[in-house]
Amino acid sequence: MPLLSRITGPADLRRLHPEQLPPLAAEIRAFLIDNVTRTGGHLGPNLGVVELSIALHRVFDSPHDRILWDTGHQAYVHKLLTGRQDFSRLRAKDGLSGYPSRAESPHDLIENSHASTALGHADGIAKADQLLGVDRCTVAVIGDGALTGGMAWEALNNIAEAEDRPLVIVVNDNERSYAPTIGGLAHHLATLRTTKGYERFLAWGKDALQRTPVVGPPLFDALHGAKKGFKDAFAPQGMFEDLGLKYLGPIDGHDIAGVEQALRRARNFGGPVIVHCLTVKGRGYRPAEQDEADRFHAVNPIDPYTCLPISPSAGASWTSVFGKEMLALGAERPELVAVTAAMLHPVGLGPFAKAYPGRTFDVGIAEQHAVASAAGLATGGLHPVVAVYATFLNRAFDQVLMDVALHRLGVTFVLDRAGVTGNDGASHNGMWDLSVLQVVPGLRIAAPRDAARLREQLRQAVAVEDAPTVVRFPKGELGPEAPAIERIGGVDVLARTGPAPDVLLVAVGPMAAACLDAAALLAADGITATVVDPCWVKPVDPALVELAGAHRMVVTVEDNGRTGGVGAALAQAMRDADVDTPLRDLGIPQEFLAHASRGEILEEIGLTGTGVAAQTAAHARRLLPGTGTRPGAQEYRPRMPLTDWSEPA
Ligand SMILES: Cc1ncc(C[n+]2csc(CCOP(=O)(O)OP(=O)(O)O)c2C)c(N)n1
Ligand SMILES: CC(=O)[C@@H](O)[C@H](O)COP(=O)(O)O
Ligand SMILES: [Mg+2]
Repeated sequence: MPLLSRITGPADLRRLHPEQLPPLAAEIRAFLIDNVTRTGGHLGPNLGVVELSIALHRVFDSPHDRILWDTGHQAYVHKLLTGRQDFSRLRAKDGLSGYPSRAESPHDLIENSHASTALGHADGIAKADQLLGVDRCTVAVIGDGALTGGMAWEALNNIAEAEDRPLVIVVNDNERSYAPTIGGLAHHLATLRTTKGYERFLAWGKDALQRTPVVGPPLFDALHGAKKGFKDAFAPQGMFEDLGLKYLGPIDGHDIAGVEQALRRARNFGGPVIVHCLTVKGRGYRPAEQDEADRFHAVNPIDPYTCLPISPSAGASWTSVFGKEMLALGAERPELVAVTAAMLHPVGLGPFAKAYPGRTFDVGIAEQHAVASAAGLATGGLHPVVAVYATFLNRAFDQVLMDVALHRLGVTFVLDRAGVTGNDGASHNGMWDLSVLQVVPGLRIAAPRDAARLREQLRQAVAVEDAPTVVRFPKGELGPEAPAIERIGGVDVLARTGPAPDVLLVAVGPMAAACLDAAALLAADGITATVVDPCWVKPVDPALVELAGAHRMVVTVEDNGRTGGVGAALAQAMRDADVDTPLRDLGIPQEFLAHASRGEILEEIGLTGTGVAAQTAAHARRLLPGTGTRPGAQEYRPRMPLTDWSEPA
């Protein structure tokens, strides 16, 4: 009788006998490999926390005790043990989220996938429980990678303050973020790891002494009391214990009994305790264990035996085009350097790093430091390119504003995963940057529509030495090239569907494809349009304002939240120039979007050809009487060939 299917919650798990736990762990591993290779997801991280998750839910009484997962990508086992075993639609529309989700379960508390925040939450929850007199334990599980984030240390500084406030911090140390974790902390954890022999020696000593009649036990107690000094002789515990945190470990994170024993000691300690668990990312699945790049950190659907992709990607990705152009620029511009926040390969800097290792800086999961350090690199005469996922730049906004822009420093930010990302849920959509960065004086933003423009705009960006520049593009594969038929100022005209078009369709970045499709649909509906790509969306190009004044209606379309985005910026520029053409802005609704594929979400929010056409036609019928009257003309037709429609038929 399989054990996993009998687990409907932690109580069932606690009823199992210890000897049933290894077979349960084996079942869970098989489940993860079978399901996550089919759906895609964070296979490596979750294979590494099977035993740890079992021990956590046997020692602590979730959801009364709170178990928090930092970043949350490693919470699949936690979900399996808390009543959620249908992984058939993991990270897919209407399926299980790939992260903890309050809507799914009372066992889940932190939904955001942004690293290094769990200790902060834990500090607050523990304070609340103490103030409200609630007797329970707060446990935060944080990876060695997430521990390189500054917020984790801000929290530790506060947690260490209250020696009487129970809080258990489990460090899940698998020596990896994606790549091996960097920095002094990683070295310190490595030092602690090498004291494994110390723990074994201690265990042997305890056993031997307690079997020694009369003198044994008191001698052990004396030694144990002196353990701090004794242990320090073997391995510097300094950092954690000097902070005032009790340190337990290092513990073999795959030894359920050992982890349970350490967690029980930590739970009964009554103050802040760190339990340092050593785990292996990808444990139990050889292809993951042997994956040098990132231990199968996040996999697309693959064959579990061959590890080949189930549906190989057809075309080049935005990321790969950036990576190649960055490599070429590295040869041309010796002062160009690259900065990553623990995501060297995911952001495409692998080729540059291979060619120029001395000019590539991985700062750990530390985006604020990445930007402040980039400011220093620029001050020192270099031109840094900081490559991060768009959503993760949010936490470094003040550094962009005050450390870079205020000093008029030439730093280029390359924001990958800009716009709707989809399957990673609300906290991963890069829907903020075109709004948040609008307020930064002097900062310039480019949104390329295809590979050619990405190369061109990246080159333009790194040529700017007196202001921050941003190049932002979405996740996944590139669409077809969309050449301009004309350039007015810095604005590319992509198509005109009539001699005196009614509508100016302003396409931001990859929305060009949807706008070209929409223009064709609108033309069939009797609404003519000029489709333009501003290329650089901040500052607003005066030519765009002029073009707006030459049309009867303006519609902007952006893969960003509508609030404070490009549409809002153009409307303000038009007001400032007394251009009163009515403007309507299409974009991502200012909401946290549930996980689904990028395509499904863009369809839902109307950022497709048919969606843009329907919304534009509806606005035109209200604002431009007598247009768009033919019913049924909205049905979708394939993208029209790019021809200059302004030529007389
Ligand atoms: C602020 C932020 N930056 C980057 C990421 C991308 N990211 C997701 S998981 C991960 C590595 C996490 O390493 P670790 O905490 O050690 O967990 P592990 O995967 O090893 O279990 C990174 C960099 C993120 N989620 N949040
Ligand atoms: C948890 C996390 O933040 C990353 O692992 C992220 O899920 C990766 O996203 P991509 O798959 O888009 O690289
Ligand atoms: Mg790790």
